[in-house]
Amino acid sequence: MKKINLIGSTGSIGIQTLDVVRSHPDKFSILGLSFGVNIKVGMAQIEEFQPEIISVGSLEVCEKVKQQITYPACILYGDHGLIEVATYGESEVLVNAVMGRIGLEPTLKAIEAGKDIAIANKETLVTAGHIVTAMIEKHGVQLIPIDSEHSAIYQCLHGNIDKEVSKLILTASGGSFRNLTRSELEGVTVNDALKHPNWQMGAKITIDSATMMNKGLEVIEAKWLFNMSYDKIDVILHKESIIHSMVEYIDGSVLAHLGTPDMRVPIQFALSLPERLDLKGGERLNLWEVGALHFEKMDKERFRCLEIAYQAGKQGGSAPTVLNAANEIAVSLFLQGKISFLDIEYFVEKALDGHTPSNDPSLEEIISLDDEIRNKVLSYIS
Ligand SMILES: NC(=O)C1=CN([C@@H]2O[C@H](COP(=O)(O)OP(=O)(O)OC[C@H]3O[C@@H](n4cnc5c(N)ncnc54)[C@H](OP(=O)(O)O)[C@@H]3O)[C@@H](O)[C@H]2O)C=CC1
Ligand SMILES: CC(=O)[C@@H](O)[C@H](O)COP(=O)(O)O
Ligand SMILES: [Mn+2]
Repeated sequence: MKKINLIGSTGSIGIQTLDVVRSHPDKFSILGLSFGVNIKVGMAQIEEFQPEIISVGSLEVCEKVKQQITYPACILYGDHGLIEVATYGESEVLVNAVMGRIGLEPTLKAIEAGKDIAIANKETLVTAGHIVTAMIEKHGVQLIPIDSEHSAIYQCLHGNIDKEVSKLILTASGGSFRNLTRSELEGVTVNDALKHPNWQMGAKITIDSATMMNKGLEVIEAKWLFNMSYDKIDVILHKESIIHSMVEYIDGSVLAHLGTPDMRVPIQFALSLPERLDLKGGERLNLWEVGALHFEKMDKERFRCLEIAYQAGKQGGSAPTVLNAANEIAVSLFLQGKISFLDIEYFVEKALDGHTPSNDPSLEEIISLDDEIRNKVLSYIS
């Protein structure tokens, strides 16, 4: 029985993680659980999975959980509670399914506590990939991708990157506005941006997908997960999201991972590996029904955020921290209707232009820079 600590349980990845746990009660159990404010979904999860430790986003939500819970458990809140859940007890693995930089410290503490990390939360790797990977090495635990592209690559690599790999090829759907020109992007709405063609995901990643920043973040995520240089990480447009990513080897062979767009597959793989388990209730890929798969060269002028992310990644040091913090705030402002869609990339670029990257930033420097950039981007609209 693998015991799991899960942070971000009420989100898209969190709910699907619990689906996987529910469908294999003989294989997995939930020891620690954390969510932000969604008390309705969170309470149902608590009662069903009965975790020993729970943490929520605020004191107010914490009080409500204490009133409603029907069994004895440790109930905490805030940043401290999130870390307590991430590091708790005899669990073997932390599933990091929170959105954003908030996932960084719990991940580092869980690594220190000897947990393997199944990571969906790409912002953690973008903002501090050098620190996370150094800690993983130091503590001898595993870092297993959940993000569909990275799980695909991991599976094509059989867990090992070696000198025979010549290229990683990430696929991108193109997002909600893939058929629009840049000038047509000017009047787009939040509602339209939230309509991803292939995946049901949380709001922030759906907007990232529409700006193509998601793929930019994923390029940086791939660099850290697979220790690959940026010139060996490519992105290709593939509108069906059936090929989740590919690995090219030096002899020209290309291995691809295919499947229906269902995040339970990479989540379950990350939790069960090296074993593969039956996916209960999952639709099987029927290529005869799909008919044709399409590919296009990526246009980095049209999808400017991808180019911005490549540049920040190549600059390295503190630049990806700035990229991520600026993007998190810009997307949140867009979702609140305070800025336009194209302002997202404009704000991110402006934050990067005004920053002189420092090499090898420490955790303290990253946290302080992250705060500084968030405030700076907020000041662009005041
Ligand atoms: N969704 C997907 O298919 C994919 C997602 N990812 C990545 O996975 C991560 C999660 O994405 P997704 O599931 O879509 O995001 P969601 O927005 O759906 O979920 C975010 C989760 O984080 C929780 N959360 C927010 N603040 C806190 C807090 N202070 N303490 C504890 N929990 C908190 C939320 O709780 P609450 O809602 O209760 O406030 C929610 O459970 C992102 O990094 C994303 O890029 C990667 C690949 C695919
Ligand atoms: C499911 C998943 O991994 C997302 O990151 C997905 O890839 C988003 O789709 P695009 O970024 O390709 O539009
Ligand atoms: Mn992805």
